[in-house]
Amino acid sequence: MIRFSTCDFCDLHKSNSSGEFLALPGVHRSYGGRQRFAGPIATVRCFEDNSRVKEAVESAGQGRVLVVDGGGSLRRALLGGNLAAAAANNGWAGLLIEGCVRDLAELAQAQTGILALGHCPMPTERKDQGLAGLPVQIQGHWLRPGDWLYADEDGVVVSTQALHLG
Ligand SMILES: O=C([O-])CC(=O)C(=O)O
Repeated sequence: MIRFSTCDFCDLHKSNSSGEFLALPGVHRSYGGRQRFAGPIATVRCFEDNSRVKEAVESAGQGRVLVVDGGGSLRRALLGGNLAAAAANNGWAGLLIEGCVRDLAELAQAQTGILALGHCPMPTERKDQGLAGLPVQIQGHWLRPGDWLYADEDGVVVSTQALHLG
């Protein structure tokens, strides 16, 4: 169990306008078996094609959080039950998807964090499109590979440095 509070982090950093600490607006819904997760960020940029997401979750997560800039599309699900199970099995702490997901009952069983804008039963058609490892823009904020993301019931904060837990 990871013990931290995004609200406590924000209390500590509320005067920090350096751009090194930010809170995302709470527009993402939690679909995964874990509401609370944290780790260094890995990134994917794609649009209605989850080829790069599949590659990522089928590789070793090493406690990282996969942030997927799906362009906000709610027409095609970038993650479903199989990919969520792969993410959990491969050691991904969680995913934050600027896009949508499907197989909600299976996602709720997956022992990983899953935040997404919404859900839709329609899968993507994989055409090997999308990019990994680049900065991504989520809700108007740039998130970069190696930044740290912390998610709990109150929301999501991102910091260029690891934050102290407790
Ligand atoms: O494979 C996909 O595109 C998404 C999905 O349904 C799964 O992960 O089970």
